[in-house]
Amino acid sequence: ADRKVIPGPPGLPLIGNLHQFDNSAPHEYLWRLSHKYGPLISLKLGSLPVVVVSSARMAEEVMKTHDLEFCSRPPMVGFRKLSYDFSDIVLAPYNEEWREMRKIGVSHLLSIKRVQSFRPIREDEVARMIGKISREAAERKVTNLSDTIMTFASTMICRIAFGKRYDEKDHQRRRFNYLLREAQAVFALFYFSDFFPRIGWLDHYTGTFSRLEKIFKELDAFYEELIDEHMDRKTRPKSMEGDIIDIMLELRQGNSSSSPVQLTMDHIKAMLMNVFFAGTDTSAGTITWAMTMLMKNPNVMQKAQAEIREVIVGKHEKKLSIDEDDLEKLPYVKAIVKETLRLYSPVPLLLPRYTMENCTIDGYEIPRNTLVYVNGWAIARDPKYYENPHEFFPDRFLEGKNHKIDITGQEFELIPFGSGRRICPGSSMGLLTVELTLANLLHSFNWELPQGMKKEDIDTEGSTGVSVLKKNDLLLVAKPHPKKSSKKGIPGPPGLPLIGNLHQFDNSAPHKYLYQLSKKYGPLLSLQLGSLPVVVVSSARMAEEVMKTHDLIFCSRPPMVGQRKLSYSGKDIALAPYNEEWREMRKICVVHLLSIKRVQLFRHIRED
Ligand code: HEM
Repeated sequence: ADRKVIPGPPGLPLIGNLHQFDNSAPHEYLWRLSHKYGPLISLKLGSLPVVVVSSARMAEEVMKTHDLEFCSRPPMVGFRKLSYDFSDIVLAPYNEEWREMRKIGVSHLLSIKRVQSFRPIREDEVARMIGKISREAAERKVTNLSDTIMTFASTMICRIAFGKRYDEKDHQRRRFNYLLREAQAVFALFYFSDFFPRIGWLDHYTGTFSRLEKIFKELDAFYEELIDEHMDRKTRPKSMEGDIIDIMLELRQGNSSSSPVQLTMDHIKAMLMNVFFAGTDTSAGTITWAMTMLMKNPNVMQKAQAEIREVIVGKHEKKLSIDEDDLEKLPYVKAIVKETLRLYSPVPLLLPRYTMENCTIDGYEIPRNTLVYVNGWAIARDPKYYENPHEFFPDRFLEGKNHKIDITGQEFELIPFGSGRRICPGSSMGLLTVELTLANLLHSFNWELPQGMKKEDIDTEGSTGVSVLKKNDLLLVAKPHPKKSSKKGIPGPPGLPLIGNLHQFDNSAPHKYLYQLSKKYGPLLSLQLGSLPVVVVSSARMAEEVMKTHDLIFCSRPPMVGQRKLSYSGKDIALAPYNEEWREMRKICVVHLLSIKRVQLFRHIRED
């Protein structure tokens, strides 16, 4: 009888607080509300009751003490459609089917063993990304790091999920990107059915339902093609062995009639949807936020690079990249990732929970079928737990009062992966990806801002939607870091014994032939013409290296026999090697034969 009413802003009849709700950054809006109404707030969005949790203690009540009552998901129409009527893990309500799918996810798709089996894919994709940035750096191009990291993450997820590697220009890749973006937009649309079920029919007229239906059909066709290709075990490529579709198909075949849930194609498609949406933006977003904060905090960047370059590479002269075994030796890099997830979690409101029963926490009654947001973002900036909570200071996780805080969902002051029965099952895969990528970005390059930009100019505006990524692209200039063992073999086409590449050399238009080669091997490539080593330079930056920085080393001419003969044993300017005699001849030429005065003297000849 003494039940207290949960405080919250007063709303209007029928629409409740819907008109006040700030959708551009709801985590910040709800954080401000919590300053006024406390750590447990109630709202009404249309006819949907909503409770917002904004303190670690309340989060613990919801996700630990009363986890079972709070561990469902709200039955939103968009969720239902794209999850094949809740055949998935992320969006399905709490029931037996979900428990079965979650078990498959945890023990077959995201187990430690499975995550390890994808290690070569992660390391290969990181290496390719570093290679791509190196090429841009060689051409002194500005790197769009947001784009580069997103491409990396989605390429990796495609390989893990369905064993295909889409090139950047592949039309299937463009299709995949479009599907991902459009589905995300459709998830975030406003559906009357969710907030005003009685007038839900309006969704047929506003265009939202037809947009939902359209993307559903397109996604379905995409999944279907992929599954079909996997079904034909004779023709499918080897890269598909052990990917997510492969595992799911195997589990489906092994279904015994006694298992509580019979796996269908819908389950497989719903699982694919989860992996695409839960695995891409989260990891990519975290890496980009981390780089953003490091650019704004150069001292932190330097400290991290020192850790990587001295601790790891110092001991192994030959080490050109950081692999997953090295990560354990990089506590500062790990602290940076934690600090990034604290301030810029890619899912600041976690995923909505939904109550299955009436329940009471802290004397407040929360009715059945209430949507519950846990504002992880607000909790992680609570001055009660963190000194200078808005400051980016990774050291706080290495010493001082926060140093023991873990992100595995046990300590509620930092829950970027959630907690309880619904905790993120992909956290170890996500963390590995983020740490590996970040360590290699810091190891391989020194990072600078584009000309004219100061670190204060980098903004931290977030995108709108379920996942909050950096809205404006992060544009940086990469400077290759000279590695200790920098004597890399110069890339080039393989040749034959004795003749080398002589037989391949196209003498009719060598500049075009070498240009083609440079597209494959980069701006510095090596050839062997018989026993003569040849290096070809095809970028302005490399040209500057050769003709300016190292001009003195590179300024001789090759001693070819024909040239020697016709130049009277190198007594000329054009063909002579670099030596004192040549310098004298060159001086005569510059001062006496081709000086401005002399060129003027020949003017009447030219005009005549
Ligand atoms: C930095 C990377 C990631 C972050 C920050 C993150 C965060 C989260 C959060 C906050 C939740 C909701 C937890 C809750 O409701 O209590 C979640 C759920 C989930 N995540 Fe992640 N995640 C990440 C990466 C991944 C990856 C790589 C995968 C798999 C490919 C994944 C798969 C899932 C799934 C399947 C769920 C739904 C769990 C359920 O409802 O039972 N996540 N994630």
